[in-house]
Formats: sequence, C-alpha cells, structure tokens
Amino acid sequence: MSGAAPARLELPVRGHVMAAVACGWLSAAGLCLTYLGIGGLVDAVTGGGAIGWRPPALMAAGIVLAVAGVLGQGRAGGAGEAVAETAVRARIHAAILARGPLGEPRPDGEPVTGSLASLATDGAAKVAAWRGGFLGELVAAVTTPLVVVAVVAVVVDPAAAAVLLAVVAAVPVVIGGFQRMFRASTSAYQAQSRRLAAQFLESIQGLRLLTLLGAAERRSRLLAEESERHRRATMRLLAGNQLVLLVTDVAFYGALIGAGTAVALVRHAEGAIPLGTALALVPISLLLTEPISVAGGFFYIAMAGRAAQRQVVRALAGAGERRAVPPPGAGDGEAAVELAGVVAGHGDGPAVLDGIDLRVGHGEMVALAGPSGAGKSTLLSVLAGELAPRAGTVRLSARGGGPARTVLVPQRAWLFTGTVAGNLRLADPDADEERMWSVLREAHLAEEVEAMPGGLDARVGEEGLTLSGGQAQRLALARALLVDADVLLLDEPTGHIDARSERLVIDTLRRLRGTRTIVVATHSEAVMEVADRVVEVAGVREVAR
Ligand SMILES: Nc1ncnc2c1ncn2[C@@H]1O[C@H](COP(=O)(O)OP(=O)(O)OP(=O)(O)O)[C@@H](O)[C@H]1O
Repeated sequence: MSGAAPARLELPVRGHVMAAVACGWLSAAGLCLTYLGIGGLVDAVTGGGAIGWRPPALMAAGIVLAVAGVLGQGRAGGAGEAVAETAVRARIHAAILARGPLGEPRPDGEPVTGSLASLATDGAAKVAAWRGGFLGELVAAVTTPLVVVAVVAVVVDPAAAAVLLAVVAAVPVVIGGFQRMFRASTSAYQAQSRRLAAQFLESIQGLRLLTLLGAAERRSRLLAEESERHRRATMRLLAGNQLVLLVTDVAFYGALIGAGTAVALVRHAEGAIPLGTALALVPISLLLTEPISVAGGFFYIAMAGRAAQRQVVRALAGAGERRAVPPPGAGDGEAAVELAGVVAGHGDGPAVLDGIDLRVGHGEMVALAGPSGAGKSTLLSVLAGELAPRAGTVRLSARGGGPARTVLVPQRAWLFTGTVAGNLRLADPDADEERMWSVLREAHLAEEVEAMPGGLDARVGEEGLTLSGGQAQRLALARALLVDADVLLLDEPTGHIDARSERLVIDTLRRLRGTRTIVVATHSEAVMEVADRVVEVAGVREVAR
C-alpha cells in the first residue's frame, strides 16, 4: 500500500464532539468566575467594606457552570464513543463479510481476516475513544486558554489578558512538534501490534493445518520473533511518552503558572487590580495548562486512535478495491459470462490464467475441467470478483441486462459454529423457515436436517464438524441457493464427499440445470455429464524453480 494520506473516516459524532467542546468551555468559564468570586470576597474582607452581591453571584454562577460543564462533557463523550464504536465496527464487519473468511493476504503481507478481526475489536475501540470521546475534550482543552483569556480581559484586566495570550500562543506550536516527533513510532507500534494479533489469530484458526504440514514449530518461532519486536516497539513508545511528560511538566507548567503569577503581581503593584483579584489570577493561570494536561492523552488515546483510524480507512479502502476491481459489469445481455483475454495470478506469483476467453449463455451449465493446478479455482475466483484480473475483461450480466449477482461455493464448505438456520441465514438474514426448508430440499439435505435434534436449530459444531463432509457440502450449496444469484459458481462440489452425497449433489445439479447460469469446476466425469458443455482450463504455466 502506498503511504498516501488515507481519506477521512466519516463518523456520526459531530454533534457529540461539539457538545463536548461547548461543555468544556462552560466549565472553564465557570472555574474562572468562581476564582474571581473568591478573589472579590478577599478584596472585600481586606478592604474592610461591604461584601456586596457581586462576589457571591460570581461564585454561584461559576460553580453552576463548572459542574454543568463537567457533567455535560462526560455524557457527550460517553455517548459519542458508543456511537463511533458501533459505526466503525459495523463498517469493518461489512468488509469482513465482503472478503469472506478465506480472504487472501494483501500485497503488504498482512493476513486479511485476522487483521480485520483485530481492527473490529481493539481498533474500533481505539478509534471510538479518539473520535467520539477524546476529540471533543481535546478541542475544548486546547481552546480553553482563549476562554480564560477572554474572561480575564472582560472581568479583570485587558493588559493582563494580553500577556497571558502571548504565553499561551507558544503552547500549540510545541505540542504540534511533539506530535510529529512521535507519530512514526506510534504508527509502527500499532502496525506491530495488529500484525502480532493477526498472526496469533490465524495460527489458532489454522492450527490443525499447521500441525499436519509440520509447520507448527516454524510458526511458533516466527511468533516469538514478532513478540520480541512488539516488546521493543512498546518500550520505545513508553520511553517517548515519559520524555513528553517530563518536558511538559517542567517547562510548560512552570512557564505558564510563573507568567500568570508575575502578571498578577506586576498589575497589582501598578495598582491596576486589587490583591484578591491578583491572587485569583494564579489558579486561573493553572487553567491555561489545560492543553498540556491532555497531552498525555495524545499518546494513550489520540495517537493510538489516529493510527487505528489510518488502518481502518486503509482496510475499508482495500475492501472496496477488492469488490470493485474485477468489474463484473453489465454485459450485452446475450451471454451471462464473457471473459476476453483474461490474465490472472495470485499475489506476485506467475500468471495462472494466461489469456482466457470464455462465453457462457444464460441458463447454461458449464463444467471447467483440467488437471490439478490448471487454474479452475482461480478462474472461479475471478468470476466471483474475489481476484482482480491483471489484464482482459470480465463481464457478467443478468438475464435481460444489468449486472449479475454471483455466488461461489468454495471447495471446502466453510460453516460457522451455530445452528443450521444460522448458517443458512448468513446468505439471507430475512429467510423464513419455509424458504430455508425449500433450499434444503433442493440440496437434498432436508430429510437429514429433519432427523437432527432441533431440526433447523440443530447445532453445527466448530467449523461444522458435527456434520459429515457431504452434509456440510450440501448445506453450503443450500446456503448458496438462498442467495438466488444469477450465476452459481461451484468449486469441486463432489470433491471430498461420500458416494451417497455425491449422487445427491449431482442430482441437485441436474435439477438446477437451466434454472440459472452455473459454472462448476470439477474432476468428476459424472458432473461433466450433467453439464451442457465442458471447457478445458489449461492456462497454467511451468514455473522455473
Ligand atoms: N491463494 C493462492 N496463492 C498463491 N497461489 C495460488 C493460490 N491459489 C492457487 N494458487 C496457485 O495457482 C495455481 C492454480 O491453482 P487452482 O487452485 O486455480 O487450480 P485448480 O485447477 O483449481 O486445481 P485443483 O483441481 O487441484 O483444485 C496453482 O499453481 C496454485 O498453486
């Protein structure tokens, strides 16, 4: 991926942020008035005169504003965070579903599914804490000095306000410098953290495969190395954070409070302001350090949130590209599938398909044949819009024109832990029982599901392991039928199943023939016999080793 600045992530939290800012200003103004009220009391007492209505009124108004501001800011921040987290999570979930559970690794090497899962949990919370919660607080804190200076100018002394304003102006410049200094290390830390989470997750998902391949030990060494790199990135981040805290404490607090006190003393000595009011300027100058007090939050919330936001934007952009790249646009209405000069391959690997032309008519059933590795599954991935062709055109059209809807049943039936109905409803969340039974009947699975305890509510275990391979394949087929797609893509539907299931699947294919366009990759003669036409795929090239 390029290092170009990612687009903004639109979240419905503008109102929450503005409310948090307004509340922050209220509480700052309230505190100023409270201190000035106390200063007024001191002046009245030391001056020996009557207290009058002004100091108590200032104090009362100040306390009410401060309390309302603090409470309001907390509420606005909490609500904004919840709204933002829900929005980010929903968009990432949509991206996960768009990619499918077996999403390919991206060109930058990040494993897609694990990475997105980590983003949807940890990443979404960080983005939400930043955009929904902390952003309003931050804007309020950074602009609080202006509110304070304005109150001082109006209620106390414009000259003192002008000096405070000059000191305050230096603060954003220095904060900006620190932010730039540590941005790279925070981003690196985030990327490291996500990569580690993704690798752990995918190692767990593929544990059985890793063990079978004898790769478990290699993988565990890799994870140990990644953990060590992550530990070092954490240490660097913490060291940077400590440095910022030290610098801000020593330099800014000293400078701002010192400046506030000096201004107060000088103006009092000049007779411009009474003693009590001068004393009130000292705690008021403490409010000028608000931007600094949130600087620590930059590391824990804002910078972590912004780094996560960059990742989310990039991941969502990636999802868009994957869906849009192979543009299966509307065809001329004469053919359901039209491929011309299609070249395709995986990642940076060699071309698997090299100049493929294919035309499939509406309602036609075409079997893709060819030796293992010829590229049958690759071709189906191109048709499903999962793999972008490197060259050539792919056109899929529905009967009567318009873009076609496709659905792919992969070689390995991927079922999720839950019920039969839950697995079916992945394809159509609104499907009612009648519709589900209907597709189960079409896939010749209805009788077996009826016999299961709970029927449609029967539990399908981890990865569907309580079902036989043949049952799982037929359930995946039923799920695909629920999509009601124009083009049904089947990858080895009889590949790894028992003879009875094979017969049932073939019978289903026979019944489906003519009802929709079907492209089926297969080694089975029996499946080829059912098809209207058999196309030999032989786009594979010898790879020099
Ligand atoms: N995700 C992937 N990443 C890299 N290479 C891949 C990927 N999937 C397939 N290939 C390679 O692409 C080539 C074609 O594989 P493909 O699965 O499309 O063939 P196939 O004809 O479907 O084989 P089979 O009949 O065994 O299913 C093979 O060399 C394979 O190693």
